[in-house]
Amino acid sequence: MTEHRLTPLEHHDLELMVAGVLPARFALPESAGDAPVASLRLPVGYAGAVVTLLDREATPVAVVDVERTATGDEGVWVAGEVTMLRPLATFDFADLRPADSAPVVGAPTLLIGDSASLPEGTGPIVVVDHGDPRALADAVARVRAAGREVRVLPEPSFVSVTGDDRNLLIGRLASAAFGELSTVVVSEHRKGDGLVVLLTGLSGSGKSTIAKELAQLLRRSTVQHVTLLDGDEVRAMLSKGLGFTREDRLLNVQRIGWVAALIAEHGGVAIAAPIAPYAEMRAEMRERVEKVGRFVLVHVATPLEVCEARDRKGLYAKARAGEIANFTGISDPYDEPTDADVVITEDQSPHDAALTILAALSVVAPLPSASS
Ligand SMILES: Nc1ncnc2c1ncn2[C@@H]1O[C@H](COP(=O)(O)OS(=O)(=O)O)[C@@H](OP(=O)(O)O)[C@H]1O
Ligand SMILES: Nc1ncnc2c1ncn2[C@@H]1O[C@H](COP(=O)(O)OP(=O)(O)O)[C@@H](O)[C@H]1O
Repeated sequence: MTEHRLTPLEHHDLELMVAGVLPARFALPESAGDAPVASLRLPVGYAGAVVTLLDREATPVAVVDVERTATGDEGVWVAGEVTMLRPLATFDFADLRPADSAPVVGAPTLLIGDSASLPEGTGPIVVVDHGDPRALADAVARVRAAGREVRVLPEPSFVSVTGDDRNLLIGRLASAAFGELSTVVVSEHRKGDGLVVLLTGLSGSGKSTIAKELAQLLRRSTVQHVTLLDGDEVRAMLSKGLGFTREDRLLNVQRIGWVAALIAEHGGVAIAAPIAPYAEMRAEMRERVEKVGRFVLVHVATPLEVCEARDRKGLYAKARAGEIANFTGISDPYDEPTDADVVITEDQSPHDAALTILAALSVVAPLPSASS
């Protein structure tokens, strides 16, 4: 028996099936035809006649009796009937969602994306749950504040459908759930207020000291939760066992980026201060974070001679003596950033450096202030 942990949008597919908005089966994408039918793609290697679907808490919620499969580069599509095993765990705004909401009066307007301004009129508005609870709560609050009726449509996964086709499908589901729509308004998906600050620089450049100062200043100036991903803690916990080869460093910084992006996705501020010596790993982190929030790269540009003169941990001396291999700046490369949002020079005290970063943030990534 094969088990599959549902993503938030796949969980929405089941919710739509329970509500009768989608048929209770998965179809292969190419044979789905015109009527909206959910598709399910599992990682390569999945096989078996029955797939058990697990929710976020790993509780089995449904089974798929697999009738057909199609294997592609990115995974295995499975088609078959879906049987629910138990009610799905409670969703946010349960009374506004297709299975349980009261019928709407009048033709609703569907809002895809999360535009700051509502469409004109007085009619009901259907907002889409994109899987981000905070964004959904904001969208519902905005509609209610305008005195309009609101309903929530869970966004289906429809992995293989993108762009206008996807919006068309979502529109059809909204009509099936809440009645014929009067309009569909599509706006850019607005990213949240989450932020990641990555301080990069040589060992001994001052990254950790400045990161701590910055965390303190930010905690006083924003209502957002501020998390400092301390370098030593990361190496002791998240990246325990990793060394300093190229592969290990890539994995280390990838893990930091993954955690930091999660924090940003949930509206928090993450500050991380690994050496992050390769341009490629910093670019990957920026790309990952910018899908969900803002990213600010700070180069702590203390020159090698200064770091080496500080040599608080005696590591440079050991690296020069050949006792430590692959030491950044000595026997391993440090790619000077060409895309830093802020550059800190060695003549700045840690406090001044933190103030410089704070000032830059107020321009490139303003945060909700503690007083507002
Ligand atoms: N070979 C080698 N090269 C560089 N640094 C080394 C090495 N071996 C151990 N150390 C110590 O580990 C700290 C750097 O770890 P990071 O996680 O920041 O590095 S990386 O981003 O994965 O490249 C770094 O700490 P900081 O001085 O705080 O930067 C060093 O003390
Ligand atoms: N702006 C600065 N001026 C002088 N010394 C500093 C400055 N920033 C950090 N230091 C000192 O340099 C040493 C290394 O700083 P640290 O923050 O641990 O660097 P990193 O995290 O980049 O390895 C510490 O002893 C720290 O007190």
